[in-house]
Amino acid sequence: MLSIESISKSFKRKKIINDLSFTAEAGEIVGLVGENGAGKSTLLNILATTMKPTAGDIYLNESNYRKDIKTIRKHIGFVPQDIAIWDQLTVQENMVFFEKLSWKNRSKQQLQEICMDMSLDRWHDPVKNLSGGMKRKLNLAISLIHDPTVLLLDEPTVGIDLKSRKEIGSYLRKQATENGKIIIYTSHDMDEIKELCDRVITIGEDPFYTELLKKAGKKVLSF
Ligand SMILES: Nc1ncnc2c1ncn2[C@@H]1O[C@H](COP(=O)(O)OP(=O)(O)OP(=O)(O)O)[C@@H](O)[C@H]1O
Repeated sequence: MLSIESISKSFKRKKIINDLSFTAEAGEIVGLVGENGAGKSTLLNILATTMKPTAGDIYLNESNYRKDIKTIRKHIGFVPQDIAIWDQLTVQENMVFFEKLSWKNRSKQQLQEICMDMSLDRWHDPVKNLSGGMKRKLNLAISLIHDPTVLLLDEPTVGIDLKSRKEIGSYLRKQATENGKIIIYTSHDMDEIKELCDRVITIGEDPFYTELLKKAGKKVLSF
């Protein structure tokens, strides 16, 4: 279980996240929604340990984010908004490169299977020849190499066609349901959020998203 306890984050004197608490269980997909600048990426960065909260505590099962950061990092998969892969290398070379950086050993066949699960079949093609959607799939595949417990995704489907979005959606659902992953992800696509997420956290003062999602019958927590 991921347990976020009263976290706040300020940049200089500006408070972006104020006293936010929620828990996410294994197998859950939690959507993170809010207007531009509300603090979604900030929260994901905190959960990914790339940023520290100003106040509050976070636990992943028994591990505390402040005390056990090395353990926590082994269990986090993070896909930031900007695609971070090697353009000149092939899909295979990228997967092998990031496998070497990860703490788990994976065979080439296992790496290829992760890609194939998302219908990313251009194994020998240089990344520069792939479409934007395929690059996003590769970024997601890389985040899964070390089989993380928590998967944090910052707008993973932006700019992706409907078919690929559906493929990614089914893949994420499978990861949650069959492999017990905790998935937290942001999107501005409310249809996708409504379809895919078990619960939604809304951040920001504007009640627009909260009302919209509640009307659609979603369980929503607002901060
Ligand atoms: N390192 C930083 N230093 C100062 N301010 C920051 C920093 N990172 C983010 N901010 C500010 O925090 C606020 C929240 O930014 P954040 O990127 O988390 O929003 P967001 O909800 O993800 O927005 P978007 O939907 O546009 O991606 C913004 O006002 C942003 O300018």
